[in-house]
Amino acid sequence: MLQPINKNDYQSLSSYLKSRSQEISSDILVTVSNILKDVREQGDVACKKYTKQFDGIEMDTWKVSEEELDEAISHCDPFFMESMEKAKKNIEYFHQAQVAQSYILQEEKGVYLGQRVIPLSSVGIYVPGGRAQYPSSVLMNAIPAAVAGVKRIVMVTPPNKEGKINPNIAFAAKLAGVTDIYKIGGAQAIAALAYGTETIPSVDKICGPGNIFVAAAKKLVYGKVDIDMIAGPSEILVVADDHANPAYAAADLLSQAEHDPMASPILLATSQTKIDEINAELKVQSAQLPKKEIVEQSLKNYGKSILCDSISECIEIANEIAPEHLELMVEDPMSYLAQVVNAGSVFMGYYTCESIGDYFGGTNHVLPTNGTARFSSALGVDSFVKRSCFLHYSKEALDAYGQYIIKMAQEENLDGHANAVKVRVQSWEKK
Ligand SMILES: NC(=O)c1ccc[n+]([C@@H]2O[C@H](COP(=O)([O-])OP(=O)(O)OC[C@H]3O[C@@H](n4cnc5c(N)ncnc54)[C@H](O)[C@@H]3O)[C@@H](O)[C@H]2O)c1
Ligand SMILES: N[C@H](CO)Cc1c[nH]c[nH+]1
Ligand SMILES: [Zn+2]
Repeated sequence: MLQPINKNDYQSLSSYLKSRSQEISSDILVTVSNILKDVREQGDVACKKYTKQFDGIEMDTWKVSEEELDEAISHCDPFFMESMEKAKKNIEYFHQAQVAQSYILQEEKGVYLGQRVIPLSSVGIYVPGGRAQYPSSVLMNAIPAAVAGVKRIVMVTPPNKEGKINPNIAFAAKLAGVTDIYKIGGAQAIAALAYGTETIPSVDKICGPGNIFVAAAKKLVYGKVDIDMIAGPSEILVVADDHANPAYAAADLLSQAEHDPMASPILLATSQTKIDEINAELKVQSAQLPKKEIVEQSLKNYGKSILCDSISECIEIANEIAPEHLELMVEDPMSYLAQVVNAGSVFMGYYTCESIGDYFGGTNHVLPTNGTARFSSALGVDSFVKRSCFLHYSKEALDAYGQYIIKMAQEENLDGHANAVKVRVQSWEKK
């Protein structure tokens, strides 16, 4: 059952949720710093040592060859492959609309200025190797990178016990346009991507979720390379009106609860009867799920319900919580969308379960968690480009505006700056 929270107490709820982010202990930071240092200094030798130590496997080479890739893919279920191909089309279609244009502004006196949008040269995608292996996440990371125009998309993933790659991950990588695959995991993989080794190339940005060692390594290499985010446990907030089907609402809350014992399923509704009906459904449906232990932990620790006076009030509270996923299970969801300002991704109406977005609809499932939707956005094409500005002044323009630049530089006591203008103007005046 979802623990009821008084609507006036939702602020304590939002700080409670924000505090779920993984605490990285100083012990882990020390362990990971040592791994990073070793890989930076010893390259492949250190990668080999740590793969033996943590994955229990002796690896001679990390790179997955074309033959190995095709062999792994030959084990995939054809209907899974067809589903992934259809999902790829939707994800590509959505992300193509995000492509930002370079621009140039042409002014008088030979002035022009503008901004170019340039893809990153190379990115690395970490794909976890434990029980939770998500080929859908390979699509969500690699497709926006490919749409942005990134030339080199490097994927790293831990080898399994036979030193092989998971077939579904292999297929997702090939489908999404990953250019290089290396079977290496943990902090050593992040170090290899950040610093490069004899066989693994360094990249400009590292994306993708992983365990606490991976998260700590990403934090520590940030600055040497860019990173996407440190993703927290999954969150879903369902706003249900009086017509919402309780079975649908419960199923959607459970769909995210099954990710993690720390996942947070939250329900906001305008009728106590609806909350009671959804709680009854949660009980029935959760008992039938294979991951019922995880689901029960998530419901017990983080499952909450709040009774509100109106849908607008539900949305006000949802904005305070800033959930990763927000479902508007209401009539005419479009009329409420503008009120939503803090949510990673919004799922509209009675039939749009969040799973559609996790796999197929086209929107990205790599989303801000722990309240960070207040200031950050889903992974997208923007995450894989940088912007570079340019400016041109003619002789005529410098003649006209140089005096202002000189004055501003002098007020900052930066005569060198002023001088760069003066030497030009004076040289013309002498002639
Ligand atoms: N947010 C998402 O979308 C999403 C998706 C999938 C997985 N996840 C998360 O990713 C994580 C996956 O974790 P995982 O462990 O299964 O796979 P992982 O690939 O993140 O980590 C496995 C690697 O950790 C290293 N390692 C293991 N024990 C170590 C130790 N004692 N010291 C140093 N390194 C060690 C090993 O080298 C191994 O290759 C989970 O926390 C899961 O919740 C999140
Ligand atoms: N809902 C997850 C992000 O919170 C992403 C995912 C992958 N597969 C299924 N779901
Ligand atoms: Zn999910």
